Amino acid sequence: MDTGETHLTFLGCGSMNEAILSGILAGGLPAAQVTATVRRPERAAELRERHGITVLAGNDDAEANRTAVAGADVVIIGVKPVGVAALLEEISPALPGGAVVISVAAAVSLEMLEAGLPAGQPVIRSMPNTPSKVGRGVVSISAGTSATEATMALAAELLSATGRVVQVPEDQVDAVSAVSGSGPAYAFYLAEAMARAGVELGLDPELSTVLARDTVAGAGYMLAEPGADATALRRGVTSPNGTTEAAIRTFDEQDLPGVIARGARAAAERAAEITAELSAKK
Ligand SMILES: NC(=O)C1=CN([C@@H]2O[C@H](COP(=O)(O)OP(=O)(O)OC[C@H]3O[C@@H](n4cnc5c(N)ncnc54)[C@H](O)[C@@H]3O)[C@@H](O)[C@H]2O)C=CC1
Ligand SMILES: O=C(O)[C@@H]1CCC=N1
Repeated sequence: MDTGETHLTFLGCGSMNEAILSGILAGGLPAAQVTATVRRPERAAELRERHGITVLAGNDDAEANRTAVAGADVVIIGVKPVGVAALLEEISPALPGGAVVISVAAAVSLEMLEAGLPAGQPVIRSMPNTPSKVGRGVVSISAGTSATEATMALAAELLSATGRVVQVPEDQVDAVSAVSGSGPAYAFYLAEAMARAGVELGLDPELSTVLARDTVAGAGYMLAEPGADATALRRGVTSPNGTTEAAIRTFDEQDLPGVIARGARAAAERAAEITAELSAKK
């Protein structure tokens, strides 16, 4: 599948869609083939300046969104879950029949997406993460009823510029979201906590922040090497009866793995709750 001629439109371009956009442009898709819509003119100017793409903004979002989808082959929806239904209604009259609609919105089901679009529109539900910005994302894709193998191949090829692409059944998306969608925040949270721990141990706050940040980033680099295994890498740091062992023993005694599992469960449950809230609104 050749994505060379693909015209791509981002509807809503905040933190997640800009990360995807950055990855895809770095992967070589010409900026001239990319359009985005945003609400605020200042944000539009910032995106034009940073990426050289066409950005439509204005008080009348509906018009901007309809104009932006008119010539699109692929449309990536990146507004908050609560805004998706209204957006679908706005764009439906202007959407080319063959355009592939990819939604990255958490908790918005394929059923909801398909119900808001013309019958037969190829639709994909996706769960990306922000490391897409540097080509190190993980993104899941799940096929709607009219998404063919060719549709999925096109989406996979486009998104592969942002990192790893995995195809999952839709009933796993909330779990994917709890691990990799939200996961970068867990890693940043770890870096924040490590920095605070260093300060408690007497380090200068600036130094402690640098140590924590570079350590989490360095560990991430090691994990990104082919065949890397987190357990083996951890063991490589943990000398028998040494300092790391003392730390890990404390983490285990405090059931840190259980805390992380409960956090991930809360994320997945919140996704299901949002899905129910959105369905109740219809
Ligand atoms: N931030 C993340 O790490 C991830 C976010 N997501 C999903 O991505 C979506 C966006 O999240 P964020 O980027 O974090 O939010 P955000 O608030 O940074 O971005 C949303 C953008 O859409 C714009 N917008 C809203 N309604 C619009 C409309 N009708 N027309 C044009 N633009 C409109 C907003 O002005 C804003 O710039 C959400 O549905 C979220 O569930 C999914 C995976 C990870
Ligand atoms: O926090 C959220 O709802 C979104 C979905 C996954 C990451 N961010």
